[in-house]
Amino acid sequence: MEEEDDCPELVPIDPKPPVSSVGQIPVTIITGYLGAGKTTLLNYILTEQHNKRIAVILNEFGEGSALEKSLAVSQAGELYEEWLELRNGCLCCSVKDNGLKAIENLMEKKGKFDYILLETTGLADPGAVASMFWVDAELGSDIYLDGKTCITAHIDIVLFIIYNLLTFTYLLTSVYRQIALADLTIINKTDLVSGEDLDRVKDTVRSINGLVKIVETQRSRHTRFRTCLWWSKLQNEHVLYITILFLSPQSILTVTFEVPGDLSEDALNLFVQDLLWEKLFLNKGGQPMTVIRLKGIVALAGKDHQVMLQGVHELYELNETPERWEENVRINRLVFIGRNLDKDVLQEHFLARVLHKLDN
Ligand SMILES: Nc1nc2c(ncn2[C@@H]2O[C@H](COP(=O)(O)OP(=O)(O)OP(=O)(O)O)[C@@H](O)[C@H]2O)c(=O)[nH]1
Ligand SMILES: [Zn+2]
Repeated sequence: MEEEDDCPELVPIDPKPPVSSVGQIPVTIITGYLGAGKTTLLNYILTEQHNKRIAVILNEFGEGSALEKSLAVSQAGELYEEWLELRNGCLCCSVKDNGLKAIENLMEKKGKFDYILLETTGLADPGAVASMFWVDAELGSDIYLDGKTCITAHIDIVLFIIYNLLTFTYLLTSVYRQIALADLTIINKTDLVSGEDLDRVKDTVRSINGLVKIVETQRSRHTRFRTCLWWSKLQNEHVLYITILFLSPQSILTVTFEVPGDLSEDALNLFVQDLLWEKLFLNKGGQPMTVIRLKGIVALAGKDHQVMLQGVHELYELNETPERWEENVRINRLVFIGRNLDKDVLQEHFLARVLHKLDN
């Protein structure tokens, strides 16, 4: 006998497919601050064996979205069926129409899906995104998604602790809102903190949302995520909150650029450390640039494979991906999200320091 909370392996509990008719597609909205581990979760779910057709929707933020999307794609290879982009600054207005149109189009082309996973930008208000699926049900569209929406809030435990020590910034406000609206809170990156800190974070989460389920994860992995049945269980219990407030990510900017050529690994490390740790780079107004999220695909000298660069606040990592570079097409692509960013200055430093070294 299976325990109530344990997801059975890949055998359906019910002889009927869990989702059959149009208008019954469960949606899981994945929220969480920049870099909390949302994409890691998507990749985990999509690479695990399951018999479900899953549509993945990214709701990206800022001008970097096309590039960010391609970074995520190259991470997961051909696993994703198709990409939809709900690109706009203000989620509260147009996302509703665009988003549903996009899903309708996708279903016309590809047939039905069993599940929809929607990764929101780390700065989104989940309520606004959820209302996109909710309001349409009332309007009776062809493919209304019937409000079985599950919201997860991902917590980057390290940032959570840091922000809790600081005064109540709007960043923390948006994290609190995500928790308040969530059905499930995933406390991720537990490898980076002590058990005491973890307990404190759990207490805080419970004080914000007494009903929320909490799981602790490393690399967003949990046996319960192995099959999508987990999600359908949650969806039945879900109470949907609607809000049309969008917390503006005021001064946060996205800067992206592409540079062909090979990089020296040492020089790249120094560049990233000066940027993230030392905050040595100033914008034209003399203010230090603060990067809160860094993503990139880079070509390191001597390596055939693409290397992924990922940074969240002061932590960063370089990981070789399974993807090989095509011959003569080694192009470094970088995305910086943060405050006081200046593209020209960043690119100049990058070109001068990281590429230059190889010419010696
Ligand atoms: N140490 C540690 N690092 C993790 C863990 N989970 C994810 N990361 C790292 O955190 C970084 C961000 O992970 P992503 O999954 O891209 O985060 P995200 O929430 O999708 O980020 P955005 O889409 O930019 O908001 C990557 O470098 C991951 O490898 C974890 O449990 N422990
Ligand atoms: Zn992501």
